Amino acid sequence: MAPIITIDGPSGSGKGTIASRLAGILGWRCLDSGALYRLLGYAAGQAGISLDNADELARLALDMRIEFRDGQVLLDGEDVTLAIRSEQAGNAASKVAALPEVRAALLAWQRACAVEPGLVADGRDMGSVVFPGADVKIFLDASAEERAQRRYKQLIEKGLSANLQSLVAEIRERDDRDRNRSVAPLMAPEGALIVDSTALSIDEVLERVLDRVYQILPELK
Ligand SMILES: Nc1ncnc2c1ncn2[C@@H]1O[C@H](COP(=O)(O)OP(=O)(O)OP(=O)(O)O)[C@@H](O)[C@H]1O
Ligand SMILES: Nc1ccn([C@H]2C[C@H](O)[C@@H](COP(=O)(O)O)O2)c(=O)n1
Repeated sequence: MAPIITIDGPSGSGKGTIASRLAGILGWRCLDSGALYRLLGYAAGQAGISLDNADELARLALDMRIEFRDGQVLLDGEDVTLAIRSEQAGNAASKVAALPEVRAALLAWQRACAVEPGLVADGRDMGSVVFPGADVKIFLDASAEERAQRRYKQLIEKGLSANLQSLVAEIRERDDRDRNRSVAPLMAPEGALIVDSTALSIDEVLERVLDRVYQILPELK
């Protein structure tokens, strides 16, 4: 079995940033599991499927042809990298992700990503459900205000419009749905190192995560 590092946490806590930096350092594969739920929300919109139609969504999840290639995300050959990054796509993702049928349909695809020399997987249930036997588990957190501020900066830098107050409200709403759903809720998995990044730079977070990784897997140094 390939070694696995999981990074879970709420939206905007920095999971994706840390996961891809870490995967780059280790030369491992990186799984952005949130992108799968975003792709499904997007595909459902295109196909006119309601975001609470569990059976149709699960079927769609199994039919989607997904490719992650050089920083691009392709859905059935279409480049949807930007389209799936909007707050609207994030909210749609959070809704379809609350359906057990959808989560079950996406499980095998995620587990198949665990290949040599190793996998860094980020999401909400990586360490609790998808890879409960992971070698290293990290839970990243930050205040809702700080995460909204980061998201605001990210959107403005992309030339998109954004409202900070609405972002705080949307982040709180999404946290609430992700933490309180009945299946695979967002939580710190047992044994995870919890890092609150509210007042830490990306490099400081990475340093803490790397310390933990090298402590558990010294052969990677
Ligand atoms: N410690 C940090 N300090 C400042 N900015 C950060 C920090 N960590 C991440 N960021 C910035 O915050 C934004 C969101 O980070 P990122 O996309 O990695 O979060 P995420 O947890 O993967 O979010 P999502 O779950 O919504 O995909 C990015 O612009 C990133 O550069
Ligand atoms: N393992 C995962 C990953 C993501 N989700 C859901 C919950 C999020 O609100 C949404 C979008 O994720 P993001 O791209 O913001 O990380 O997808 C989940 O339930 N489980």
